Amino acid sequence: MENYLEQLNEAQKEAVLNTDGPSLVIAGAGSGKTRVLTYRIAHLLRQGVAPWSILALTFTNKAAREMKERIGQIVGQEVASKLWMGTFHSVFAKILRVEAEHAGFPSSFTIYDTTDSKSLVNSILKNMKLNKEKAYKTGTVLGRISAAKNDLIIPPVYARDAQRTTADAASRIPRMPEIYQKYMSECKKAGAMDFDDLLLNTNLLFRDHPDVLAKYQERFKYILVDEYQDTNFSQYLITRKLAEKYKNICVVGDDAQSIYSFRGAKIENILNFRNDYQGYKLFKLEQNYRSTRTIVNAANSIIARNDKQIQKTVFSQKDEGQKINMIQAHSDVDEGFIVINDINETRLRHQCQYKDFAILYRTNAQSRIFEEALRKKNIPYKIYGGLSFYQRKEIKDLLAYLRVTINPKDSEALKRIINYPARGIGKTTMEKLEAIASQHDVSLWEVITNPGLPNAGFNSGILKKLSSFSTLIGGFISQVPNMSAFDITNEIATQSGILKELHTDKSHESQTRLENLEELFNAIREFSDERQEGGEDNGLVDFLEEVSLLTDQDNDSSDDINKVTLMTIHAAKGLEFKNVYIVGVEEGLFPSGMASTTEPGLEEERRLFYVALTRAEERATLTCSRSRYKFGELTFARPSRFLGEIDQQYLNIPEESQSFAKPKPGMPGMGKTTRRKFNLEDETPEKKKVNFSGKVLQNNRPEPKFNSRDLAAPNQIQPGVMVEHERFGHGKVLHLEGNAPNIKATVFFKNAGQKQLLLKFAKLKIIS
Ligand SMILES: Nc1ncnc2c1ncn2[C@@H]1O[C@H](COP(=O)(O)OP(=O)(O)OP(=O)(O)O)[C@@H](O)[C@H]1O
Ligand SMILES: [Mg+2]
Repeated sequence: MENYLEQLNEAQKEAVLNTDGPSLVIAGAGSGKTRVLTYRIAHLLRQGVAPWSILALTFTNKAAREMKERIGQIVGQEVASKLWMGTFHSVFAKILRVEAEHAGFPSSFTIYDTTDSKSLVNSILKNMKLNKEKAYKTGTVLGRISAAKNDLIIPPVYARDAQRTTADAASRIPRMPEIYQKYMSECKKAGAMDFDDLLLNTNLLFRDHPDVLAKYQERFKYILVDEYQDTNFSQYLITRKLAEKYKNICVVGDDAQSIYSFRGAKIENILNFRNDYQGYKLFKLEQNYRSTRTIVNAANSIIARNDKQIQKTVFSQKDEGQKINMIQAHSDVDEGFIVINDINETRLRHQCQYKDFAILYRTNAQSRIFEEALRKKNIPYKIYGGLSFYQRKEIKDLLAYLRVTINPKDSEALKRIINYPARGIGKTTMEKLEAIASQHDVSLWEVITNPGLPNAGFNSGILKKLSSFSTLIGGFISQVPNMSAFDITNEIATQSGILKELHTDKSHESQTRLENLEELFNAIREFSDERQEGGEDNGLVDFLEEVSLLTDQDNDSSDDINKVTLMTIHAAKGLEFKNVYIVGVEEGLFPSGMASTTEPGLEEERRLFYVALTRAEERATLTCSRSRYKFGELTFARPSRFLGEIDQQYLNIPEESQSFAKPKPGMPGMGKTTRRKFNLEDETPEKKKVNFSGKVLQNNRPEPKFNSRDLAAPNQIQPGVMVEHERFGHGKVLHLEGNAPNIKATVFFKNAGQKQLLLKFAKLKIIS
């Protein structure tokens, strides 16, 4: 039996063993917070606690999966699979389905994603004739609604909340209370909840139904929360209510990594915890097991500049490691190629795999240039966030059919498909239908299926089209109970005409769309087979729920694939990679232009930088460019102030770009008194002209230390020769490619398998 306690240091062990009562673990990046949470759950299970009485809340679905997997290795997968574990949204969506009748929603309620929410706001604005008013922007309106929900302010309260109405008046959007009210009632009519509603309605459910709350308080004897610093008020309150009875709540977090305040996250929740649970135990973890000393110290030096923080120590006992490389490219396209070349070189030099690399950026828009460079070099990569698989048009279309079949009142889904494939139900008809729906306060589906529809002024042609649409959907609805999720999807794709439409169009694009649909079929088949083996229903509702709640970190393809990772820094939270490239480290981009105008904004950007840097285990590289295209225009960029804020002793600044952050000789390290603001005027015009190529950089790197006499001359290495490698041991050279000095050898090692090595770095000795 695995002795998991041996895999913890003393401080971690203490946090794992003290299972009862409230616990707060506040510790820096990479210190094993997630590990403590994982092992604590395993320990509880080993002590005989029932898995269904443990509730564990993670930041992403992927984190939950990985945690479950690891716990399963310790206590068995069967037991681990019964844990209540997932993101706040996914766990409470499940509870809301069970308690739907109390919450006033159908148990098959739809979850509106951001696109649905935006589209709903747009139609409300249009209806209120506010869509032409500049101040009423969809994003702003949605942001206010979301903020209100996360603070548990419902529409009638919103209208009375002086602070909010004053703020709305100042932004020239005084009709917000009305919009919010309409948004809520439209969602209710459609039997739909948006992401924030899942939390809000859980809170309302617990507030209004003490018996329901008592049931879950009794069920969840142990509650654990990862990434606690990024919970919002609504989430905080849910955990507080649930933990009220047993008070076995353990939260882990790092205030220095709080990066979601724009979504309502509140660092104050950590402080609240101290007040809410008198006699709570505080555990501090100080040793970082993830990164080299250089990376940990550099990260500490930058976060020390934030005024608002809980003091803590983070140290690493790993190797010092190499300095953090800084690269300044001439243009954004250049930056792409420099990074990709560096990845290739590092991969060969340090025997890494593609999956050991991550490119992290501040904004999704930056990914394109790196994607192009990776494609040109034939390097496999996976990209998270942005337009994911489930956001593609053809996928959303078919999913919308499924949504309408499960919940025909889902008006956003219905609008999407009522005229796709085209069936002659045009814009004017839709506007009329929406007006009727709004007048009678019902959903679109209820209008279409209402026997009184013929009196609504539509001509007979339109009436026929609407009736055949409702018959089509009605047919699907009646088939759901008797069919597997896969069969019903297949039926829909065929009967609706989607497949025919794509088959008829012979374009390459249609071909790709068909392939994507095939992929969706596979995903549904896998999901429903698993469910039906367990004797459950066809799982369509759960499948749709899972898809709606995917986070930016939940990639569609499986994880073990050997690919370079591209993601935003926000999505990289909690993850780790051997090699990390933080790109676009420029003023106006990182820190972002908006954020850097206020102190709290700037502090959040700095925390974001801390998160980015602490993802790296062995090597971190920071890049920026002298110019960049923004909205189609060439703009000049200056290196970020963050480059100047890092303690310079941890940086490797190539001579040509000393202008970034000229450290003065003999300058002491970090500390507030020695804090040196990066001087943006340092750059001279001559230096601006220097074009940086990967080659120059390579010259600036310290050469690997070895004694040349130990090595075989590359020209003695031939196919068939037996060689010895420092780490891989004995192997046989299979073949060589490329020209000196970049000859690559493919070697088969007895113990390590086949490897490709660049001879100039591989330090091979000939042994026969
Ligand atoms: N006692 C230990 N011995 C060996 N490795 C450890 C130990 N504790 C943690 N680690 C390893 O260190 C790395 C960081 O741990 P973990 O991800 O749990 O840290 P964290 O505090 O959750 O980090 P973050 O703040 O980034 O979320 C992981 O690879 C983990 O397996
Ligand atoms: Mg973690």
